[in-house]
Amino acid sequence: MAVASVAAALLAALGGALWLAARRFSGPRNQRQQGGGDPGLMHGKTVLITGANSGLGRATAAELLRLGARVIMGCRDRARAEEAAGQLRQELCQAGGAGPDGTDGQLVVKELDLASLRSVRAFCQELLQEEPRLDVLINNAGVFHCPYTKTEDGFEMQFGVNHLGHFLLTNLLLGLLKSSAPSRIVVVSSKLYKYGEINFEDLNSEQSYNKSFCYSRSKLANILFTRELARRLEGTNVTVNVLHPGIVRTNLGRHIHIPLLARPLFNLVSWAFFKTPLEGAQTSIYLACSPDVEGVSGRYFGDCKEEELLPKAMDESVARKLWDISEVMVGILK
Ligand SMILES: NC(=O)c1ccc[n+]([C@@H]2O[C@H](COP(=O)([O-])OP(=O)(O)OC[C@H]3O[C@@H](n4cnc5c(N)ncnc54)[C@H](OP(=O)(O)O)[C@@H]3O)[C@@H](O)[C@H]2O)c1
Repeated sequence: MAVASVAAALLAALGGALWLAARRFSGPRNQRQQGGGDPGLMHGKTVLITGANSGLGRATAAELLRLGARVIMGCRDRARAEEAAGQLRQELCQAGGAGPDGTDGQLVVKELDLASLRSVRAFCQELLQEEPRLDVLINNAGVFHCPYTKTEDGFEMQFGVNHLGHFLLTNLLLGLLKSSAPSRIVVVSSKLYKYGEINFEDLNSEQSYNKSFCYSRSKLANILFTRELARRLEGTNVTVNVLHPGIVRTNLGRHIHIPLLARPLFNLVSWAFFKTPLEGAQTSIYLACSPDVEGVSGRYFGDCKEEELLPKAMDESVARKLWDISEVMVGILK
């Protein structure tokens, strides 16, 4: 009896997933939504994307290249990044966006490990020497649900990469962004920020570590950082906005253990319900290049629309305190 009920429940779940999948894929799939635009829209603009070799970052890079931007991929693993860059160049050529050598210089790979402040500093030093302008910075890279590990500088990994690495990167590139203004900063957060709290007594999670909580906290930090930065950038013509991409089929869940037997069902559900990377990247692309958001700053977006934040993500005193503490943690001298 129990076996029959479980089998019936599984069949119902399977049927539901298939029905939804059929509905989902009967519509236009992977289509470019509001974030899309005419090839040439980003011509002459330089965009830096962190974590551009995979998932949302890769899809964002592909679309911005198609729109004519010069894209700098900031990636921690050169081999993985070069492989992705090779595919992106090929896709662009096949799409007619460039001749066989037309992507030379339009797509640049640079090593950037956000888990190492030394790497962030070296990356910025090189970029500032080589690049005369930076029109868009997309803080996209992220880690999720990893076991307790520390960055090279001794910070809890999720907070260290998702927040502190990008905090230092952005601060070191602000001068270039200001001199290239109007320019934009786009921060990729997550709806899971709702479950995070900023506990200033234990930012490094030495006392207790919970993978989900620490991810959520790092994503709440992304939002508080965005809002405080927007306040500091008033009048500079550099804007900064933050987004959640929805649930997207990427490599982000690599640390989550799914039992072997449950994998087919998980794959089916993710295929049916999760966004594709291109769909998930739409809001990043929109915030990077749409004229609709010219001059808009300090806002939170999902599906290319502004969304409301919980009060904890709008607390100015917490945002200022987090900024001050982050400056000390990454060693920025005032
Ligand atoms: N997928 C979702 O459902 C979802 C939902 C909400 C928010 N997000 C956010 O979306 C962003 C992109 O994630 P994704 O879903 O596209 O996942 P992904 O496919 O795993 O991409 C993450 C990227 O970040 C890079 N990265 C990780 N650690 C790094 C480090 N120390 N230094 C430099 N780069 C590093 C990864 O490089 P390697 O390839 O070398 O590991 C990869 O390129 C993340 O900020 C994530 O929190 C995703």
